[in-house]
Amino acid sequence: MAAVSVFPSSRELGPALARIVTEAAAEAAHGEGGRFSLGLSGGSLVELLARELPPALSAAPAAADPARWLVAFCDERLVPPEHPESTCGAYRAQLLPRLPPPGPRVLSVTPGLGPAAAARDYGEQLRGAFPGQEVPVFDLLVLGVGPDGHTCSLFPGHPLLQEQDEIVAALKDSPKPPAARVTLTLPVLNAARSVLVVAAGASKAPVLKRILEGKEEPPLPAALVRPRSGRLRWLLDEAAAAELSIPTEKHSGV
Ligand SMILES: O=C1O[C@H](COP(=O)(O)O)[C@@H](O)[C@H](O)[C@H]1O
Repeated sequence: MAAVSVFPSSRELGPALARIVTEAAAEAAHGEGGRFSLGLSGGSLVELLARELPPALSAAPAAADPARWLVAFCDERLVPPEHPESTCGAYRAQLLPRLPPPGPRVLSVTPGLGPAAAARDYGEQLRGAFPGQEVPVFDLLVLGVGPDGHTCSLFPGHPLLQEQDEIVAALKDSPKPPAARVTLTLPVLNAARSVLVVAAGASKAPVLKRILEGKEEPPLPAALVRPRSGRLRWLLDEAAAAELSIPTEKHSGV
């Protein structure tokens, strides 16, 4: 069963998330190659990470230096980078300038391509960044979850949930706008060394009960995230966790 940590609000959840990221970065720095590969989702996570990661880094050991990081995005909406819905654009505006220079190496979806070409190109970038790995093994993926149970751009009932061959897939029919997107596939999510799923707010409470306690068939997309490493942790605020009856780890603060 996944570990579920519950914080009073995102004021306490945010620093805990940032601390987990910096600790994972420092740990990876001692591993082979010294690189920390981090996959980031978009949506509400951008603001949370932009607020919490820079101060956490200033208190972190030198080994957590973002210059050692490879950052990629777990999904992307196919809009121009300056569009408010662009995940990469949001991170470039809100988080990346606040990291100590020179900052991480960032892989992003090439703007201006159609969905299939964008997915192919992004898949090639990832393969180049993870040489010798059939499926890229990220040190850490930070995922969000929507009120419908989607994670990345993997939506309930969508055929992409069956994708086993591609590491990045395209969709033109996302039920949540914008419709055209690319997303990491489940084989990549489940190959990661460690996965965090972050959810805050009362709008997520009903779906979290379904994901974490329901035995739904077919499972919702976020319930299909089961990394083979076994290192899966959910970080929730109390509002999001309000309907859960499984045991959770309660945190009062940082
Ligand atoms: O559309 C998306 O939604 C999910 C969840 O977003 P949130 O704002 O409810 O946290 C996000 O993780 C994903 O990256 C994004 O493209």
